Formats: sequence, C-alpha cells, structure tokens
Amino acid sequence: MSDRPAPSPDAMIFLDGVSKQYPGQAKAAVSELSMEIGRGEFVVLVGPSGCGKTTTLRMINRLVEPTRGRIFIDGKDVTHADVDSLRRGIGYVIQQIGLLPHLTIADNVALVPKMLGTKKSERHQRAEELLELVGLDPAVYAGRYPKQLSGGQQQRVGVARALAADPPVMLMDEPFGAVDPIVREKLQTEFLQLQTRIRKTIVMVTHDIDEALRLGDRIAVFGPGSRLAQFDTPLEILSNPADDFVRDFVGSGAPVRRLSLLKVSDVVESSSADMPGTANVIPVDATETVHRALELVLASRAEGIRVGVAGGGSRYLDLQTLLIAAAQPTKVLS
Ligand SMILES: Nc1ncnc2c1ncn2[C@@H]1O[C@H](COP(=O)(O)OP(=O)(O)OP(=O)(O)O)[C@@H](O)[C@H]1O
Repeated sequence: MSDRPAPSPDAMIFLDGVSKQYPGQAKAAVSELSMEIGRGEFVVLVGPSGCGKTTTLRMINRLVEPTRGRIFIDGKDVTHADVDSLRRGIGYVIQQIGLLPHLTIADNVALVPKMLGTKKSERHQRAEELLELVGLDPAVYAGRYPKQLSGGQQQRVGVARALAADPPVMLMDEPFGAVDPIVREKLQTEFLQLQTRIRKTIVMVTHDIDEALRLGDRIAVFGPGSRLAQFDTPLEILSNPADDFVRDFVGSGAPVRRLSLLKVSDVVESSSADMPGTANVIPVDATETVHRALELVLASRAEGIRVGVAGGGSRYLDLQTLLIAAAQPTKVLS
C-alpha cells in the first residue's frame, strides 16, 4: 500500500514499526520500533538491561523473527526474504566470539567463504588479508588455534571472520565486552580506524555509554520497553538530552565527555580577533578536539590558543573563554 512508510534512498537499514513478542511473555520485548540507518553509518544501541537492544539487533538479520513490522536492507523488503542470502550480506560479531577450537585462525576466518564455495587458494589469501586488516600478522597467527590467542586477539579474529564475505552491513553485540578495559580501548581505537577504511554500515549493542559516545556516528538510547528515547549524534545527546531519562542514562560526566567530542571549530565563534601581545598562546588546529586543545594548553602552561581560520588570519581563545564556550549546555556552534 502506498501510504506505508518507505526507506529513503540513503537508508541501508530501515525498520518500520517492528515488534517482537516472545512466546509466553506478557510484554513485547520490542514494540513498534522504527529506525532508519544510513549507508556507511555507525549506530550504537544503548539502554538499560532488558530494553530490547539485542532483540532489535537480531531482528535485522532475522536471527529473531519480528512478530510485526517490516525490515528493509538496502531498499529491499527482506522481512520474508530467504534468510541465508540475507545473512550473507550481514556480518555478525558477538561477545562470545564463537571461534571453532579445532580450526586454525585462517580456517576460522575463511569459514564463510568456504561455505560460499570460494576456492581454497583464494579464501586463504582473503583470510591473510583480513588478518592483516585487523592487525594480526598472518605469518604469526594464521596457523595458530583459537586457544593460543589472547582474548583481544580472538576478538579481532571474530571481526575478521565477520568481514570475510565483505558484507555491507555489520551487526555487533557487545563485541568488546569480554576484554579488559585497556585492551578494550585499544580495540575500539583500531576498529574506528578500520571503519574509516571499510565504511560498513554498523549497528552495535553496548552497555557502555562511553563506548557508545566514542564509536557511534549516532546513538540510539533505548528506554524501558524499547522506547526510542533519543536517536542522535553523541554531541547532541550530551548537549541536548531529549528528556530526564536520557540525561540520567548519560550520567553526570556529560560536560567533561563533551570536551572530547567538541571540535575547536565548534567553539571558535567565542574567540576574539586579538590577544594581548604578551600572552603566551599556542597554535591549535581547528579540527582538534577541545579536550586536546586543553591538554596542549596545560602541558605548555600557555594562556590560550591561536586558531587559524578560513580565509586567513587567526582567532584567539584564552583558557577561560575556551572552557566557558565548551560548557555551553545548548546547541553547539558550527
Ligand atoms: N528468547 C527469549 N524468550 C523470551 N524472552 C526473551 C528472549 N530473549 C529476550 N527475552 C526478553 O526480552 C526482553 C528484551 O531482551 P533483550 O535481550 O533484547 O534486551 P537487551 O536490552 O539486549 O538486554 P541486555 O542489555 O541485558 O542484554 C527482556 O525482557 C528479555 O528477558
């Protein structure tokens, strides 16, 4: 019917009023949820335990079949499509990794290409490329078995395996949840760098709001009963939480977290064209984060920063102005 919502041309994933009622449960796990996720976008689902994040994620590749609503991938209604071909285009990474213990790392990575009938030499070459891509030297790791790898290394193999069929979409359920905080941060950084190269459409579930703020192009904050409380950029969620639920969920550290998301260019409107001649200022690029600018100012005991602006010339922000500009609770300057 023509009056049903349709995905926009830029949408890679479109959920149209999807619901999931598990058998024997009084309440729906997910209720009438609609979301559109753009091509190449990295979206993170966060929210309290039991609010339906994993159910939502698994409805996208139909590991969980929706009770109502429609799912579109790349403009195609896949609600009733063949699941095997659907899943071929969707990589899936989970916390428990699920590497097969009796297969080498290369064979684990090449599992899906093998199922798809790719020739042995080709799939081994592909496995080596993928191991390289996720930062594991194939000469060292390709022939090892999963138990001979650390938790963080196994997680990288899980990512490599999910990328093996070069799927346009990746679903990740707490992919970095099982590793310690230091490895976790390293994996997050590596994964962000990887994403700038591979530009997949990614939907990731996490419990960790900091992880969400760090990784997501947009964050979907779920409330109880899968209510989509806010679906916006990290900066917008920190700057303008939609309601008290989101404000509480993000927690009390919002102003400090914003410093890592705000760019110097976002606050440069508060700058002045002049700085007292004696002031000790350091040059900072407008693309740096405010957090980095503050670090540089403190490390060099400067009094402020000098920012080059488009069209030539410089603007100045002293430390106090920089902090006040960064602390503005309302819309960010652009
Ligand atoms: N297979 C199932 N059968 C029955 N109920 C289920 C099933 N899987 C999940 N549920 C219920 O559906 C609701 C949503 O679960 P879901 O796992 O999607 O939430 P979540 O937000 O991912 O939770 P968590 O953060 O704790 O992993 C919960 O109340 C859960 O108990």
